[in-house]
Amino acid sequence: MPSGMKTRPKWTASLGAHTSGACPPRTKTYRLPLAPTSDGVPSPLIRIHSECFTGETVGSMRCDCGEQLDEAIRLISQPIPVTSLSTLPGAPSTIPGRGAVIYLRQEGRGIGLLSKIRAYNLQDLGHDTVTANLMLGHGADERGYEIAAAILRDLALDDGVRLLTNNPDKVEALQKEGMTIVERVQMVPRSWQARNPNLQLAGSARGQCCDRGQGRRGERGGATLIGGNSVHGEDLDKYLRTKVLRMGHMLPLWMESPEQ
Ligand SMILES: Nc1nc2c(ncn2[C@@H]2O[C@H](COP(=O)(O)OP(=O)(O)OP(=O)(O)O)[C@@H](O)[C@H]2O)c(=O)[nH]1
Repeated sequence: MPSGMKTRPKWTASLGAHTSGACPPRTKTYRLPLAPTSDGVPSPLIRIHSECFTGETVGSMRCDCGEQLDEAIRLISQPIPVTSLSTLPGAPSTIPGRGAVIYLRQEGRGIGLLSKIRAYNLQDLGHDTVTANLMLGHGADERGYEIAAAILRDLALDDGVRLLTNNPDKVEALQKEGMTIVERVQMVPRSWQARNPNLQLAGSARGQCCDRGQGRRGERGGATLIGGNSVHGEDLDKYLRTKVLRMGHMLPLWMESPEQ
């Protein structure tokens, strides 16, 4: 149920912050002030993001969580070209980006920060991110998406969204909750984009302006400590590889190809 709505000074991506808790039954729906839908306007772009203190706040190079949050905010705020608007002389050819980041307090894929740090110790001994969780008596991923679905319903965003994710479980869980996902938009890690420019950039699939005009080493603005930069290194590659090979994440493992 919506417990509060704060308006903020104009910021890159947000017209408002909406706080929610899991206290059904919901009594009212807060409709996000999105640009009106018209012909050719893509469905809202949604990122459902789980908390990662290490990746977002202290700039860890072990995972891509920080850059994913920044990238999601950037993509959602990109202006959308709308050809149907530009028939009149002087009419704008774009509308503001439309979408939302739903931030879930599910640190460490739901096992909490302390257990995640213990899992990192096991990863330092050579275990991958899945095995480390299992060795600690946890599931590989203990998250749920009921609250995310409730928030999307509260925001009247359950009826056709584009979801920014590589995670098939997230897609499936939201569909089970009754969400209509019209498109999955993949998020290619920035370091992979930099090393293989042929990989499709996130958000470039349809209806989204994708500025490739970043600075050196893929730098862009951002809200997290990673913000203007990309995560890179052996730890990250191992982590992403495990996500693809053991968790079914839908990312091309380009470095596996013989030409690379
Ligand atoms: N247990 C554990 N959790 C991790 C590790 N690295 C990152 N995380 C957590 O993994 C979660 C990442 O969640 P999301 O950003 O929603 O991403 P995802 O489910 O991997 O899938 P995408 O939507 O494709 O990004 C966060 O809660 C992080 O804290 C790790 O090595 N071990």
